[in-house]
Amino acid sequence: MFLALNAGSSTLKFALAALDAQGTPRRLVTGQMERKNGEAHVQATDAAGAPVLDRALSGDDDSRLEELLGWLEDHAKNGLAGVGHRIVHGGRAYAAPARITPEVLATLEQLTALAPLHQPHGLAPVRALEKWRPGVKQVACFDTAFHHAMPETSWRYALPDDFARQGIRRYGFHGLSYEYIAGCLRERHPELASGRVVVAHLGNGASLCAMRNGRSVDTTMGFTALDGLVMGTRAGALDPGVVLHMMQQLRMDGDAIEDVLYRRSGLLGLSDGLSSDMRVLLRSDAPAASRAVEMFVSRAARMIAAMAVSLGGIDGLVFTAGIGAHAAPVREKICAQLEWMGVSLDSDANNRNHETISTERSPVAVLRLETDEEAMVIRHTIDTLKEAGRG
Ligand SMILES: Nc1ncnc2c1ncn2[C@@H]1O[C@H](COP(=O)(O)OP(=O)(O)O)[C@@H](O)[C@H]1O
Ligand SMILES: CC(=O)OP(=O)(O)O
Ligand SMILES: [Mg+2]
Repeated sequence: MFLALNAGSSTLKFALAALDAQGTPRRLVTGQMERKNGEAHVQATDAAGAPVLDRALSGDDDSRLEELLGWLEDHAKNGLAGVGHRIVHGGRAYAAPARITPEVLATLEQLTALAPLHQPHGLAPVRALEKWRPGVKQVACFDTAFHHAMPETSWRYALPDDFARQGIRRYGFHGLSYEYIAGCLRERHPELASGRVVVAHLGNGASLCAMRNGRSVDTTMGFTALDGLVMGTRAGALDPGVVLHMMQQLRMDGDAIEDVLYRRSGLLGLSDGLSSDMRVLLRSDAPAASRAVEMFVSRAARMIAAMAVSLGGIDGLVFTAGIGAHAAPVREKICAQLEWMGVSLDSDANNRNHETISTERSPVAVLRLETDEEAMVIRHTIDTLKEAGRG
């Protein structure tokens, strides 16, 4: 049995899969734990979609994790052959999944400052499993890896070259999600898979990927997961002069600035502290809630157009992740701002959450796809352990 753990900024998603007689992974359990206002709730379903777990978890982060891992281990009937983790930042060192050793873990811990909302949550289960189940094989699957071969005009910042030599460059994130979507396009929309596609991963963290022939050629997140789109609690693209002003005039220290940029901005800041959750904002009639939604939409539309420039045109636009796959009004508003670019949305198909949501005459095909980062983690974990076994 293989376990995949995906620590996002607002969720911990997990999946258990076993290999069938053909050696294909079959999903047995899929679930997620949501952290909200210091509380955590976990839900999971079996292969048929029936609920197998639905409960609040108490205690601190460590005890919740212990309870969840204990439950997952009980369900992994033949034991855990491997555990794969979505690790958000792989830095310069990793362009492919890696078997976790003490040295790998130490390298990844050094990247914590570059992904404070993710790296600690991603690495906590690695350490916990090492302690409770020493010897269990663990694999790190990186969000940054998919973007590793972007052209220089996409990865380089216009800073003195010394900085690039130190690894200060655009890495990009949500790579496991983009890789999964690239696979879906190959299987279900081959005419788009070889074309110019912008994928909008709109979740609590949000980014875009300009994909040509299934490969990343540009993306909106950067050295960290702060750049680009407006997110749940992150501002996205911001004049760095604002950060200098915070330091020099407002006398804010590094921790205070990190707190504003990562935890208090984005939809939460724009809505005057109402919520970072798009579901809440769409239900609210407070002017600050609609301001937050409008800002989210406007930034996304502008950056989709920018990604289309990196591709020299656009054949397809794909919406995915929590907001992208489930918030029809957000997709509608974004598409309305892109009509000039050849995006023609079928409102009815959009409201019914169909897979193809553009009109038949739309020059740009618009799709809505559920992403599955855990499926990629399981696949990479199996492949990495197989390779390690051969080597
Ligand atoms: N039905 C929905 N309508 C609008 N937004 C939704 C809906 N379902 C989920 N979301 C949004 O998706 C976000 C979570 O996205 P997800 O991709 O799961 O998060 P993470 O970034 O933690 O991986 C929630 O914060 C919420 O804003
Ligand atoms: C990189 C990132 O922001 O991830 P998530 O959307 O899962 O929080
Ligand atoms: Mg996520």
